[in-house]
Amino acid sequence: MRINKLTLEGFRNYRGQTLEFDPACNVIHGENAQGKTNLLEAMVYLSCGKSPRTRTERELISFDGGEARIIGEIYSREREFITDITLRAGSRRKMTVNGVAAKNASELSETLHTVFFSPEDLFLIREGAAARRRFMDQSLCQLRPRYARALAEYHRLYEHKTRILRDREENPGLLAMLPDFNEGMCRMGAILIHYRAQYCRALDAYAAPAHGDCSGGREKLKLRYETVKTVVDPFAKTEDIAQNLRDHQQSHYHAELASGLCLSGPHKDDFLVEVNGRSARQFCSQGQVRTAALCLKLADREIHRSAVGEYPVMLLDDVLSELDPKRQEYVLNRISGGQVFITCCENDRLDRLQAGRLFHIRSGEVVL
Ligand SMILES: Nc1ncnc2c1ncn2[C@@H]1O[C@H](COP(=O)(O)OP(=O)(O)OP(=O)(O)O)[C@@H](O)[C@H]1O
Repeated sequence: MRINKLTLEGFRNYRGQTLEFDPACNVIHGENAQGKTNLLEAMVYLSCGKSPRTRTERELISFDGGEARIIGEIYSREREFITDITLRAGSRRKMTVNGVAAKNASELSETLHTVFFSPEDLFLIREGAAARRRFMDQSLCQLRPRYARALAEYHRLYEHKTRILRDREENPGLLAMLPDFNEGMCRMGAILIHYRAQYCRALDAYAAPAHGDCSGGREKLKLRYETVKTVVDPFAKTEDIAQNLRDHQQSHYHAELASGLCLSGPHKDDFLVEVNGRSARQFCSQGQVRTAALCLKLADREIHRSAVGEYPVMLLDDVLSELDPKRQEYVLNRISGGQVFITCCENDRLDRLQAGRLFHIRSGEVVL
């Protein structure tokens, strides 16, 4: 899939601009605060009706206007689509695909998928497990509706169980409900573990060669899924995993009552990222962290392609800084197979670009 053309009107600092893109590589460069990330943000919005930067639609509408419009001409599933989104201050947004009203944002995803890398994604390597769980969940929810349902149900049960554990001293009768919530969490948790184990295996299989290539063969990336200790085989049948989770629940029963916290379950899952056998979180340099985070996103893109049959559009925001010339060359020229957008500040690196289109952005406009 690809975005052939994008029109922005009154979107952030874009008054009115139409851009036509290369089917493979597009590099957007300019000084700080000119609108490079805004452009990628509009593309993410076209694909899922959400901004990766804000939950407030008003922020997307130009400071001095009351309406923003994003129109994308998209090629996917061997067809042309026009997605047209209008955001209005103080009223509901309007979204159409080929002139037909889209009832919700998920209809936009049927036409366009994007994988977005931003500097915040360095948290994937640097921060605690929550960032990596969010990454797995976001990707799996898009790809597997059964996973999305199980995750929503697991969260619901988790919230209830947390309230039971918290309020049980004032209201001891609540404890009678605990076994039902525990059982539900084991069954839903087993589904989450089943999908996450497979996702991490695929992530590792795709990310490791990308990392090897990008680092010129000097570094070896390894990803390892980590879940509840009693789960001996996360690839086993979900009934077996659920039994392993029950065992863990039981052994933590008293500790959960004493602490008032849910201590057992895949809400604490993680995947370890190692480079050359050492924890990336603790030992990687800035450039290595950026390379590892980028390769996770590239692997996610491959997983989407094998599930959907087409590459999603890859959006790389400010990925080149802190990379050495060889790694920059990899990003600019060797991410093959789908459409890629890369933003960067300095244009001196761009002599390494072998093919594709360059866009110079200044104050929300393309300048020649
Ligand atoms: N709603 C809005 N209306 C008008 N301008 C806006 C709006 N929201 C943000 N801006 C402006 O957009 C600019 C930031 O654009 P963007 O984040 O795309 O920068 P960038 O080119 O990616 O910069 P950097 O290289 O620093 O990351 C800022 O000048 C900001 O004031």
